Amino acid sequence: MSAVNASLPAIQASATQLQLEPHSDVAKKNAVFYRQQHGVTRKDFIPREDVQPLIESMDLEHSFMHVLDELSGHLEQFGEERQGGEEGQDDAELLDNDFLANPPANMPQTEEWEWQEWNKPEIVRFTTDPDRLLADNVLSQDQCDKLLELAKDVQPLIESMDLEHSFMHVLDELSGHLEQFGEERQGGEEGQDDAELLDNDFLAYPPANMPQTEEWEWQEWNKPEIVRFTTDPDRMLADNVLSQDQCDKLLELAKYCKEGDGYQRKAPHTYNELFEELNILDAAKKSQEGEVVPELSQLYINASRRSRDAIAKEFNLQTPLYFSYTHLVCRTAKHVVERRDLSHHVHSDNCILNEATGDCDKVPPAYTWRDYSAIMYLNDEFEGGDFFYAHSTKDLSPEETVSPKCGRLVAFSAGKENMHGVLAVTKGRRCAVALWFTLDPNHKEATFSMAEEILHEIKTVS
Ligand SMILES: O=C(O)CCC(=O)C(=O)O
Ligand SMILES: [Fe+2]
Repeated sequence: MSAVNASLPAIQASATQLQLEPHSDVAKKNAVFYRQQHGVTRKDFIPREDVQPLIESMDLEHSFMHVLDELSGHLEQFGEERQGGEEGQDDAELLDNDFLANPPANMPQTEEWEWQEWNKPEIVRFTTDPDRLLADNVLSQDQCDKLLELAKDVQPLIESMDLEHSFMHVLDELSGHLEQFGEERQGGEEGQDDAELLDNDFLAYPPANMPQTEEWEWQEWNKPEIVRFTTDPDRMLADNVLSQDQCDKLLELAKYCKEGDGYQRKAPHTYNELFEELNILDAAKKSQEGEVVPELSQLYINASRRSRDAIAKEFNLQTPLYFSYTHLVCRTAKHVVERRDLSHHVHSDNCILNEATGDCDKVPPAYTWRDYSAIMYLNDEFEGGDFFYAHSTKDLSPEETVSPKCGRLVAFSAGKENMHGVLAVTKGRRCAVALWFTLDPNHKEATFSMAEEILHEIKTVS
């Protein structure tokens, strides 16, 4: 069985390749080779789960091309209308006004002919504000309607382009695996009939509870000690998720945190603490710009993946768990004062609490798609700052507290069953990686894949 485990990434890479290119001879040959390996069962030969949303995105990609086609259709249509414009009128005359020409330094960047048949805008200049301008009639109602139509179609497609990037990254990775095992393939049995070997439901096994991270990536990591609460099946705690050395490195990265909460708010929870954060993509970009050693950003990514895998496994999830937002957060005590407030008020991560009624509504602006939350702690050199679960939506007092320390992971389902908060940090700086996850591929964090891609590029180049 160990031989099978050792090449599991390659087997899955091959299954994915076959899924993507079912008619390719190379894909079939690879599949046959792995199928023949001693100990390889159908259960092993399953396409990579993380690629599935990307494959779906390829369909969107096609629609994107379709919309572009349609767009040029619209332009052609306008073209015909242009042909039918008032005859005999002199273009030059039409253009010989100060609509386009004044001031000449301020040349319109669009070809002039594109505007000929359009409405003439009514331009209002404000003599009191020479640097302000207002124009009406720039688009006709029909043109507005068409652009609105287009905007509606294009939005999901633009989102899909993020997926597209990750897709290229995964393809790179797949070919890496296949090359790595290429030599083994040379030794495969010859002369066997590919069709015969593939003519079964070899690909059809459900990927239930698959760890989403390649096993080989974890070989060097500590084994976490996991504590499950039988009374609270939707809560878990794990120690030893990070080693002291890994915490120290992430604390090094935390020096690059910037004031704010990642949502453009400066003092989001209390004016008695400084709240700073660094999200996963900004960390990767800093490595790309040479400001942060890539090892630190890669560790940030790997540690986040490791928490995700531990949660998926412990909560026995049957479908993939996707990152929804990931950031490194530090809370620093500002003043030595008697504190009555909390570092983070009691809240749920996916609904909005109405303290008067005790209802927690899963409606915007709540992050309604968040299904699981986790906090991976990095240090304990501070005072206060315990995490706590509140009794309920009606009784917000602490029911159970957890003291942060390096390598401790707290995770829970993100709904109203887990109201939680943070006690005031009264001295020092408390740092942690906070992670939110979703089961909905549509809310997968595109920035996480982008960060992975950046790190992959850095490694490939160096
Ligand atoms: O840092 C912690 O212990 C919890 C933070 C939290 O609940 C949040 O950011 O939503
Ligand atoms: Fe929270």
